Amino acid sequence: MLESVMSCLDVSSCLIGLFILLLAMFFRSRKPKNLPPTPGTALPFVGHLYMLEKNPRQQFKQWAEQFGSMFTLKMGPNTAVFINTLDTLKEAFIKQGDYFSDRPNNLFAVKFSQNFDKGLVLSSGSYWKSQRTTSLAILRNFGMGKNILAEKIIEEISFFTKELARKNGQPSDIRNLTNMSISNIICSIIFGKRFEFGDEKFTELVQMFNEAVKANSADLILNFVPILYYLPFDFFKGKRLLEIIGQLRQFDFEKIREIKKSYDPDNLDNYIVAYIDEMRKEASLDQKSYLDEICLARNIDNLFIAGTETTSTTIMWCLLYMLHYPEVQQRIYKEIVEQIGTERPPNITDKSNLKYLTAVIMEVQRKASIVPLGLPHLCNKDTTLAGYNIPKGTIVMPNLDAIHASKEIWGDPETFRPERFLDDKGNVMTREELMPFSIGRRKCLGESLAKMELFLFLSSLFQQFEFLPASPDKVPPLTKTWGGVAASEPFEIRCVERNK
Ligand code: HEM
Repeated sequence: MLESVMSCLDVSSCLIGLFILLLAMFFRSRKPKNLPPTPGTALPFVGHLYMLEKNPRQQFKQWAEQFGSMFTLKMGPNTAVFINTLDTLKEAFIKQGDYFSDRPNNLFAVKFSQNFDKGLVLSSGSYWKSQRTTSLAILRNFGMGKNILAEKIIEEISFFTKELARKNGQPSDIRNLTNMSISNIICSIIFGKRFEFGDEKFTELVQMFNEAVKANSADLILNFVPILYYLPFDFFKGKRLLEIIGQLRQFDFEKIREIKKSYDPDNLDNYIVAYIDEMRKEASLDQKSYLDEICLARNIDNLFIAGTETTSTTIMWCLLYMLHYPEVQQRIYKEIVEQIGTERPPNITDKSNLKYLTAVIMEVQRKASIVPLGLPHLCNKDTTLAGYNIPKGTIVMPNLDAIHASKEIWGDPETFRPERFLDDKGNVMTREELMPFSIGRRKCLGESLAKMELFLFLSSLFQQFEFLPASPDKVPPLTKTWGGVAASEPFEIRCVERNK
């Protein structure tokens, strides 16, 4: 009996195997010619997804070394090309910017949630251009990259450092607090006010954004195999993601309604009223406008999501690196004492004098490479890149991580060495190969805000505190988690006030 079952199983396994092989051959024969190389055979339905490790970061770097400028992966039904070198990335995102500046429109959340592709981050074409130009103009008016905003950031830092001081040097995980403080900067811009750290509504909002970032990360399997959404329960977290999107949308519309009531064209002191003002101006021009309240709501989410987790994760990485390199932390403090002293908080004009700190931040951004694959772009026209064909509809991933870890570029990429960003006179050297904000038309909209936040937060933190591991003989590891934004593992830290 057992034998006959076994032989039946053998026959059926052979048939299934044969079927998969035939399908694989069929799909192979349909593969467009002269695509960048692939690391193995793509199976029907899943493509190369079966090859990916749970945290594929190392794999992506290894394939970059193996294949050079580009490699291709079939992600479910989508063809994705990964760009691994600076030259090819410049050719795509800058020289051929017309063809490589759209976003894919078949991501899970875009397909399953109405208007999800209307905001800054996921829109394409005229919609996107309009959101980007308007938002940049508003943020610049509020002083992005200028002193007015720096004052707001410095004020926020004073609340943040007071909270840190209250921990009395005891071990604590300060990730959430850091996240809330950075969120508060975005709150000041979008709503024109900050929230108290204990505010219930604010805590809930920040948690929702964090959850949305995690749930919608780059490796969300539903992006590639959306049919899995229909399985019972919520194994792939798609239902929860749509629920959060709904809650955020409700929150955004409530805020828009509330702020609209106090609209005063002579006092445009937050992003929402400034956008509404722009919307009204465009409406009066009798021409097609891409500004509307749906886009505004999406932009609010986008600015929160893109602008909070990224900056606070970078700050956390910097603190973690300092636990590993106390001599670097000491040198930063010495520079601060020499250039600013300890009596006044650092301001943005101090940046040109805190050269070593600036180099440390750059080295942390290179090593941590917190957005390892940037955001996905879409190729909107058949074209060629570095000698390969790139068909219209291909997803294009900038493998920023591979560039940041390239031996050819950095010589000793594994070593944490801030000096690589200083010349022999100690001046900061910007290097185009460092691109945590990506490049081209879709490069990070908040780059100058983020740089300002990183400098002001970190210089103030190192001026006021010494950061020590929770236990001297156990420094938390530099392990990188996988996701759209790659954080460290959670860790505790002691923030010891220097001049108590
Ligand atoms: C250290 C902090 C940050 C890092 C490392 C970072 C990195 C990035 C990267 C890699 C992209 C994708 C670019 C591309 O598609 O090629 C991006 C896009 C974006 N970032 Fe940032 N970002 C940071 C902070 C911020 C802040 C503070 C804001 C808020 C103002 C922001 C807003 C955006 C927006 C709106 C986009 C989408 C731009 C578009 O699609 O046109 N980011 N960011």
